Order: sequence, then C-alpha cells, then structure tokens
Amino acid sequence: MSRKVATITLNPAYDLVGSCSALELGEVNHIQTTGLHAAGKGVNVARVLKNLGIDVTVGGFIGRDNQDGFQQLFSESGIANRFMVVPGRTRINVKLTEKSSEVTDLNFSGFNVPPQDWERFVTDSLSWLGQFDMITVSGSLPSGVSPDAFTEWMLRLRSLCSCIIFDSSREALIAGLKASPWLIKPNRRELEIWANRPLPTMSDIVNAAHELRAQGIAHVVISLGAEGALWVNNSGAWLAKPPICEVVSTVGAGDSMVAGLIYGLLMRESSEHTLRLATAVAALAVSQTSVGIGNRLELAAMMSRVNLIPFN
Ligand SMILES: Nc1ncnc2c1ncn2[C@@H]1O[C@H](COP(=O)(O)OP(=O)(O)OP(=O)(O)O)[C@@H](O)[C@H]1O
Ligand SMILES: O=P(O)(O)OC[C@@]1(O)O[C@H](CO)[C@@H](O)[C@@H]1O
Repeated sequence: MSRKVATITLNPAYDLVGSCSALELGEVNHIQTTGLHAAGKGVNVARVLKNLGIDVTVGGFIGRDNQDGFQQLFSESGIANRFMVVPGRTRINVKLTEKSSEVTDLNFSGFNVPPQDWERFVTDSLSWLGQFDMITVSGSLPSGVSPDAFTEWMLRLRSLCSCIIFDSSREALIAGLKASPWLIKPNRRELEIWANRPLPTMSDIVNAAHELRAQGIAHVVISLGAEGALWVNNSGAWLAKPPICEVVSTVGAGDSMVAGLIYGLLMRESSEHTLRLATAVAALAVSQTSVGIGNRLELAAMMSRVNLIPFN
C-alpha cells in the first residue's frame, strides 16, 4: 500500500484557544490567549500525519474572506491543498481550558454552502479522491449541506475508496454511518447518542461497537478522554490507557488519535501497536496548545507508557 492520504473537512474553523482559572457563565471572563490556529478536524489530522512523514492532501470548503491562515498553514507545512473556496468567512471556534483541565468548546456557525457549490464539490472531489489509499471525512456539516446530500456523497465516495475513516457527531455522524465507513472513532457520548441509551460500562461500549460492526463497519474505535480508547475489530478488542498527563488543551486530541490510527494502519502494524501509537499521539496533543508531533523520541517514550489491555 502506498502512503497517500486525503482528509476532508466540510466545515473547518479557526480555533481561538485560551485558558482561565474557572469559567463563570453570565459574567465577564478574562481569558489568557494561547493561540489562534487554522483547524477543523480533518486539518488537524493532516497536520499530525504530515509530521509523521505522510503525503497528505486536504479538501472541503473554506471561506473566501478569511482564507489566509489556511493557505499559509498548507504552504508552510507542505500539505497539498484542494479546498474549494466559498463566499463568506470560515467560522471561529473558541476553546477554553479551565484550571481543572475542563475544556469548553464554543463551536460557531460559519459560511453557507450554496447548492451550486455543493454540486461543484461533489463532482470535483469524486474526480480526484479515487487516487488515495485512505480518506478521512471529519467534523460537522456547514449550513447548506443537508444530511441526506452528505450520505449520498459518502456512498459515492465509498465506491471509490474502501478505506474511509469517519469521525463526526450528531446528525452528520448518523448520516455518514449510513455509508458504512471502514473505520469510525466516536467518543463515548457520540456512541451513546447513536445507540440511544447510556453505555456506563466497558462491556456496554463493546456491545454497541459490535452492533456497528454488524452494519459493515470494520473498525470501531471509541475514544474515552483521559481513560484512553477502546478498539473493536474482527481480530478482537483492546483498551489502551494513557499515562496521567498534564493537560494544556484537549482540543484536537481525538484528531491526533485518528492520525495515529491511520499511520499505524498504513504501516501495516498490528492493532495493538497501532492503538498504542494512536493513544501516545493523542496524549502528546493534550500537553500542547495545538496538534502536532514535534519530537519522535518523545512519541516513543510516550508509547512505552501506554498500558494496553486485551478486552474479551
Ligand atoms: N487528559 C488526557 N490525558 C491523556 N490522554 C487524553 C486525555 N484526554 C484525551 N486523551 C486522549 O485523546 C483521545 C481523544 O480524546 P477524546 O475522547 O476527548 O476525543 P474527542 O471527544 O473526539 O476529542 P476532540 O473532538 O476534542 O478532538 C482519548 O482517546 C485519549 O487517548
Ligand atoms: O464542529 P465540528 O466540525 O464537529 O468540530 C470542529 C472542531 O471542534 O473540531 C476540532 C477538534 O476536534 C477543532 O479544531 C474544531 O474547532
């Protein structure tokens, strides 16, 4: 298998990241700014993959009026850019970390995708995505893109590429699951919404994962925040527990995990090794303001501190 990956982000964002001692609703809160990053789930995945030496192309939509930060990121980091520019502004999402490590996400709405731009995207993306070995589709749907239109596109995408990695939430998650992607990474809350029931124990989570596998999804990885992640596939089930980490920002931890999973799968590593790697990549993400792997030695050291437990 070659190592060409595309990540699609239909609704990217600039992440304005900051910290405060404790957030008070209805009050004036003073926030220490830690950064403003061109982001969105698939963009975060691409940044980490690029750090790991993978040839990555990004696509989706970005707003015409504030596209510079994205263009700069892609040209500086050598990420191939196939984003389609639409009228308006890419949204700004605010991410606040409290002293307790609690993160509050304020995800705003951004540009609207006019019907003709969606049609243009469908035709264009399906003309070039067939050349990739793995494609991730991540995040929410922008205004103007209906869940049904998204399902239809995902079904067509699946006929072009069998290795689709899908990470989304709410109505986009439900719509995308109808195309039975190859690998999904819901967090516990997203899985509970899909299952329409609480999943308090690991066994409950594994059972729900098997229900998804019965729908034709080969790999179900459930991220569990500081508790780690659980991977269920046809070879078994494993729980990976990260070491206790100092949390700077958990924003993009899930995307870092997706990038780690892709990297391990591309390298044809075992499920155990791949989950250990992905958990280490995600643990490194929480200790920094943005995503990315600065140092391979740090990654190797973190991998050795992940506790991997077969789960029967
Ligand atoms: N406090 C933490 N310490 C160590 N690892 C963490 C911590 N929080 C998250 N992680 C790692 O990051 C992974 C993804 O986190 P989480 O379950 O919060 O994903 P998510 O909800 O999809 O996040 P996001 O959408 O913000 O990227 C976890 O499976 C875990 O491996
Ligand atoms: O609103 P969506 O598309 O579901 O999520 C968007 C987002 O929260 O996801 C990334 C973290 O995973 C952030 O960079 C970004 O702001």
